[in-house]
Amino acid sequence: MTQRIRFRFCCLIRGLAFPRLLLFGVSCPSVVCCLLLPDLEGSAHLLLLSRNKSKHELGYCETEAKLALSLDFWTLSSENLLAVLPVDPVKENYVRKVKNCIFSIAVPTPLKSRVRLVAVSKEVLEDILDLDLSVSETDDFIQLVSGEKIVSGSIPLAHRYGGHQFGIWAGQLGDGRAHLLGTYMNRQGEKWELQLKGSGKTPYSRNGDGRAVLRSSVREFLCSEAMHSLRIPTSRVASLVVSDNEVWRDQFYNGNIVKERGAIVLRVAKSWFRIGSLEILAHYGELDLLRTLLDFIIREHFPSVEVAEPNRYVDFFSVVVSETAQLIALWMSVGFAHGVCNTDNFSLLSITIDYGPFGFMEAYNPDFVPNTSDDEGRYKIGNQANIGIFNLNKLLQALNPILDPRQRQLAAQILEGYPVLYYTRFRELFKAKLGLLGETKGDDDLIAFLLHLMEKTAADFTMTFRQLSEITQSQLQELNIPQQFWALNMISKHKLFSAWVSQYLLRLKSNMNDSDSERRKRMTSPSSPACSSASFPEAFCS
Ligand SMILES: Nc1ncnc2c1ncn2[C@@H]1O[C@H](COP(=O)(O)OP(=O)(O)OP(=O)(O)O)[C@@H](O)[C@H]1O
Repeated sequence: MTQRIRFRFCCLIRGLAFPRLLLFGVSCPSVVCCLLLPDLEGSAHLLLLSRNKSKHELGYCETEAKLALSLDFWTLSSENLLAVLPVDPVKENYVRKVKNCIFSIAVPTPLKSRVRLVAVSKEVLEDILDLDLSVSETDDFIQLVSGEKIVSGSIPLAHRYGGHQFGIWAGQLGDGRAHLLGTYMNRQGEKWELQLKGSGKTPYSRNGDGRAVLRSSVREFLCSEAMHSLRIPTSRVASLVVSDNEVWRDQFYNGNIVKERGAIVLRVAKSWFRIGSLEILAHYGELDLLRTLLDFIIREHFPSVEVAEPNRYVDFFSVVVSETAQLIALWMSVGFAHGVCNTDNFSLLSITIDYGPFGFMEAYNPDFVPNTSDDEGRYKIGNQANIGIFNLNKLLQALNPILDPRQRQLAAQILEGYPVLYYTRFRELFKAKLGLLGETKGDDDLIAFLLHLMEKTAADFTMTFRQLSEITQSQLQELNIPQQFWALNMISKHKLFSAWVSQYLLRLKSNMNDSDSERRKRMTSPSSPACSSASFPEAFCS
């Protein structure tokens, strides 16, 4: 019998500072967070929310007022997607080139051997899916999240997309190990798309086995929940199950294939469409379908874009350019390197998706490459903003066939504005990390100077800013850095540190009516990117 214990995530997202996490007695290297603080209180959480108007159109939970206590009246809908977006007429599940559609119907291949729940996100269950945490202890739930149970209203789909991988057109990719179960509209009227990852082969599996292993699934679970808590737009993970199903992997890419255990995460996002979703349609000249998909995405997810407007695709592009710039600046503000910024991993909604070989930078190093197979460092952390332009340019190329010459020119000009958008947000975020208020001419220099010193001294990225929030101005003035501020001590070894401190103190003086405690409060408030230990969501591990 498994004894279930709920844990509260108490994570310091300091990259890989916590190298091991014990889950289920399983040792998982290289995770980004640690679990602490057992919380054995009851799980009675009620949400009193209004009944949803369009509950019959989309998935819904029939129980009034309370969170659902079982999956009996909890349904999904695939109808909103399938009513508009065409499906592959071939129904058999074999690997093939697929044309003229957005989805293929593909039923998950469930994990069968001793499936058990590893972790669930209480927040995702309760706040997004209207499910009481106790539901995760039911057999129905385990069956749902391991691909066994198809709830009413769900028609599992694999999405057809393409993409540029490492700068080169890779042709058809698609959901090779993911199944879109359907849309759930929660009681707050939000629509969320539920997807299993690791749930078996689809027509897009190419040479893959359709599976995911525990190690990478733990990373996806922890990092997406951590990113959400850092207030960075991201897909979320509801649950993680593991099994004794054997999955063979070359863990270190050295030809040594070892047996691992198959796992499945249940992920949720407002949408899973990517740049590659549009690229494949443009590449094969499926332009009517390109318009159909774009109109659908605009109607569903871009409220600021008027779908009847002739310039809507340019307006759409403008939003994606701006949001992508914001997202990458946010990544940089917490030292996050995605690792595989291919166009098929860049969401059209500019949320972080596909947690593969990501990493959090420890010592500040713009050349930090978390992906060991990225030999040339294409996706090094310092290159992410440039890759943003590359990917947006590929998006523009996909849109070009349906734009007139004037619109093309307009869209190209919008893309030219990307660096300014990016640097504006970057400056804003790093100013917040330094506790600066208002705007002065030298702010860029102050930030760049500090980053230069950090690079030269290999100072810890997160802790330098954290310790700057904790040290007083008079300690800085006297260059009296207490021993416990180890990151600042490292950086203080640089001969130009005192020059930077003088500039910083002068700049802090322009913060009217500010004090050390006010500055600290600001720099460590959950909305500040300096605050890497914002309160983390609750989850439990069994
Ligand atoms: N084990 C596998 N079996 C089948 N297809 C796979 C497997 N691993 C990756 N793929 C496919 O290879 C392509 C690129 O993989 P990538 O790692 O970027 O995606 P992913 O992590 O599987 O999915 P996502 O981007 O949705 O998180 C995708 O089309 C993906 O579905």
